Amino acid sequence: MLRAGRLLAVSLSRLHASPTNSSHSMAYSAKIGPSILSSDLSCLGSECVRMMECGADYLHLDVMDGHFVPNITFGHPMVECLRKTVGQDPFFDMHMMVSRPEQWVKPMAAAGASQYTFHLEATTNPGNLIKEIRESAMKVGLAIKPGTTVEELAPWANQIDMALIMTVEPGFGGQKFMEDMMPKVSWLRSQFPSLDIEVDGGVGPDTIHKCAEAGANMIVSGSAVIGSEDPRSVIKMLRDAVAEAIQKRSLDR
Ligand SMILES: O=C(CO)[C@H](O)[C@H](O)COP(=O)(O)O
Repeated sequence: MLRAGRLLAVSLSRLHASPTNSSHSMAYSAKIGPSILSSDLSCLGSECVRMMECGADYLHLDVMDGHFVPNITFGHPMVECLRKTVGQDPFFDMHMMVSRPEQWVKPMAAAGASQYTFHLEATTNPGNLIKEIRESAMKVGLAIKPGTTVEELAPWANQIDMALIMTVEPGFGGQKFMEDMMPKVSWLRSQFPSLDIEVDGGVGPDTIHKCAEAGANMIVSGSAVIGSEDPRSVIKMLRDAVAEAIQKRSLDR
């Protein structure tokens, strides 16, 4: 009973927790989440700790099932181990590149996920899935692949915490950034001014300004951060670029 109470308290605290941030000028703020896909997967726990120590606002954890995408990574047992290693504080943004996202909601919540980001292309009933995720005390993220229009995501935007605009075909790290996805971000920002908008794929110091100007505020970066000799500086550079764009947008309003 005591354990059940503690689990509920932890779950509720995660529901209300957000990735840490430093800007309060708008409803949304700049947050950088390294994608650990590019790290040495045999040292995932220490890599997650290292990223948080380097100033990451949250951790973006890529779950791939070898079916929705042509690659396999890990599932909820690994997330449970990572949660024990990094402690309760870090925000785990689970990017569920899986064919049956309904199947993993409860296991991921029990393992310590903070946000469950599923793909619109992977479900026929987004509304029901959003409800299940909320009932499991996680935040809700909704992702679209490059071939999916932002208008298809829009009907759900008021029910979610975060929209993820993929800037590569999901499946692998280290791909080229698709700049032609930026109109999706700009349109979403214009329609949903306080929504968290995340970009993922090929984002680093060379491409961050496009994302920031378009209105993205949650930045996933894998190879550019993890492959860098100085991840702390890269994380700071990315966050500063986004914070500056947010400030500029608030002055222009
Ligand atoms: O979801 C992903 C791939 O499906 C990864 O998060 C993404 O590609 C990040 O890696 P990089 O920054 O190296 O492109």
